[in-house]
Amino acid sequence: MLAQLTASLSALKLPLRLSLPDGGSVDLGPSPRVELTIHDPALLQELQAPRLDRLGEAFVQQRLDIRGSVLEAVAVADRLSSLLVPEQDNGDVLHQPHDRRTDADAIAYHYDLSNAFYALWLDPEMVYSCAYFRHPDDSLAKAQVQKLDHLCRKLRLHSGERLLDVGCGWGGLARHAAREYGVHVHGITLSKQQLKLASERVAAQGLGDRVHLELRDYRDLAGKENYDKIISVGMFEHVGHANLPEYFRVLQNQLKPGGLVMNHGITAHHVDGRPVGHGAGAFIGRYVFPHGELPHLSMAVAGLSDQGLEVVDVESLRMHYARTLELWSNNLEQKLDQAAALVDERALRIWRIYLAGCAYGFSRNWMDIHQILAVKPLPNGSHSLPLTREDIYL
Ligand SMILES: C[S@@+](CC[C@H](N)C(=O)[O-])C[C@H]1O[C@@H](n2cnc3c(N)ncnc32)[C@H](O)[C@@H]1O
Repeated sequence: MLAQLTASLSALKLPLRLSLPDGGSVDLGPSPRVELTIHDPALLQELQAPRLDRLGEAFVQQRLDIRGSVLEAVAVADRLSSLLVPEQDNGDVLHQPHDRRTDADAIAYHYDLSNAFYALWLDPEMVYSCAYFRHPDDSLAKAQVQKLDHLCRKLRLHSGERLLDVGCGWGGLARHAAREYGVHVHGITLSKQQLKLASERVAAQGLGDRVHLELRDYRDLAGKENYDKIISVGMFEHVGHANLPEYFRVLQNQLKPGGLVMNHGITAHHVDGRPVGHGAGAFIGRYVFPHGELPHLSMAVAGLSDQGLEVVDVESLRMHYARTLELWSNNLEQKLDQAAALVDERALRIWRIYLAGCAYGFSRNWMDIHQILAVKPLPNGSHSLPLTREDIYL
């Protein structure tokens, strides 16, 4: 079987060396840049029809090791998979129920991993969402500040306004908006670890009178029309298809008439959400973001519109997210020893594959990311947005 397998794989001419359990190795192309060391002989069988989730899982389970760039390893694995496994139409996509308990557990699994670990590879403000590169060689830190400004400017924040930040993470946007735009921010997260560090940073920067962060589910926001502006960044991927109407209802209910809401989030490639990427999404669902679900852009636009919110601007930042993830992945790869002291081997392997895999996935258009700006028109149908977008770029 081995001879047959290596013969068929060699025909693919990939820059890949396979190191085999018997100590031998086989190059699948003239100058291999990536080496996969197979520890488990059973994996050889799977290599005949390699799916990315199975290969990723083998790496997590230490049945496989990677030498060389993880990003390049993902790219080579995808080439292998594309050549050997036809993309499957998995029929109906199953959507999971989302209740408060399930969501809180899913958020704790991902975000409570270790603040110090996230701080290793995120920017200094610990913004955990797509950055905005005005120039291709902008640093991550610069691009994240540019993203925060891009969002604040789209929201036309004015001093004294009340801003709700749904899914505030480590509070980067809340602090920036309060400091630079003079707004009062109410930020909510489900992650205890995020809240702890975010609150410490708010206090350290003397912003306690303008930034209030708390552990709260978006479904438990009380009252109505409390905010002039609402922002949700990288959060609606956790809501689940079944709860999207409720999520958009909460946003519209909390927004004052004439107010603006910005939804910045990852969106699915296909309208019907069927998988792309040879199992990559299954890996993310199993190991990285349990209960995460990507809606298509059209669902987000429909959900906002159904609530009477008028969509006024949509921008794709797909290539920005490919770059952001590449920089996150590079940062982590350069600090593996420090990371290993902060999280266990399994988590480190998961996060390595996830960051590199998502960088690759965005570059390949497996998913997109959209900033959607909507207004809640006044009762007479008007609003006070400028006629053009020029003010955003002044
Ligand atoms: C990818 S992080 C983005 C954090 C932040 N907006 C940023 O850009 O850095 C997603 C955030 O959504 C929050 N979140 C997810 N589900 C939530 C829910 N049901 N209610 C409130 N926050 C939630 C998480 O706790 C986390 O803070």
